[in-house]
Amino acid sequence: MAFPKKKLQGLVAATITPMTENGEINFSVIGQYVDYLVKEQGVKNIFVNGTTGEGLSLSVSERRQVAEEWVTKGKDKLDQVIIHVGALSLKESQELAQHAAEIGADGIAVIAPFFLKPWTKDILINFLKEVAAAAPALPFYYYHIPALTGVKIRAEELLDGILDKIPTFQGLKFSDTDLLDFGQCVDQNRQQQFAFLFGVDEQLLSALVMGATGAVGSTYNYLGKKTNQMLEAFEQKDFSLALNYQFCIQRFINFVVKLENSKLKVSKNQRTLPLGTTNFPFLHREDCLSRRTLNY
Ligand SMILES: CC(=O)N[C@@H]([C@@H](O)[C@H](O)[C@H](O)CO)[C@@H](O)CC(=O)C(=O)O
Repeated sequence: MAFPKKKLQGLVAATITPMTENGEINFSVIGQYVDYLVKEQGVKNIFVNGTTGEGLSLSVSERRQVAEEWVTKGKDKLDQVIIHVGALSLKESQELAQHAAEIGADGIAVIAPFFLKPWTKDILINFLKEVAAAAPALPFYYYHIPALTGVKIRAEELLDGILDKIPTFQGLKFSDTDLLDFGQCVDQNRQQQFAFLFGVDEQLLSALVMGATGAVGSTYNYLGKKTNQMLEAFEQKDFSLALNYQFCIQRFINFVVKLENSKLKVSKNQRTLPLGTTNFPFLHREDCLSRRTLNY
């Protein structure tokens, strides 16, 4: 087995899938996007085809191409490229997992199937296990996002004994505000080297206190630098400074979530990265602000 490789930690940008105005994927900007993340935001890990990347609104063929382009363009520039391969169909998910391994991705992540839902932990674990087995040399992350999947099985419960079922399990991407569940995941798995990646950017500081080892989110595309400053202050135990950064980030997110999509405007900075319009169906407002054009 090629891993465990370097533990996934720090910030992971959930990438936006660039689109042309007519809804085709704009592969041509991905190289520029990689440079922008590394140089302007100090972010060297990415999470591709997730919620922000609208992975579940893309065809399997598009998902494969997007994954491939990010891996190719990120080579020798990014630390880790994690591909989200979750799908309603187990076979599609396995195909994407296998493909991620073939192209040299650094890990795969999977959400719970969300139409015909697993109603027990064992059913969910069995689904995840089958996907993980399709890429046995790749680190596997469970992507917990109950508000969107509707699958409310607690992550803490899921993690109990997970290595017996999924030996490639490396960590949890936790996109929920239940800090009891998150804290218990950390507390009950202290002897493991799991990555605990928090996914609610506006509450990251609370999750750091609870033991988060990193974070995956949409805002690290444009607030990566600021959030890295918060991580640094936290590391230095300057909690008051860290809180100031978190409040600053919250003010921005709070402002954006209050905006109506139709009124969104991008900032006046001169250098931009064109990302086009969103795919259908439409995503979150804060991501819409950032995706039209990443300004820096
Ligand atoms: C529901 C949702 O999209 N949550 C975002 C957050 O980054 C979110 O945009 C941020 O906290 C602002 O609310 C991430 O957890 C999603 C994510 O990591 C992904 O795109 O895969």
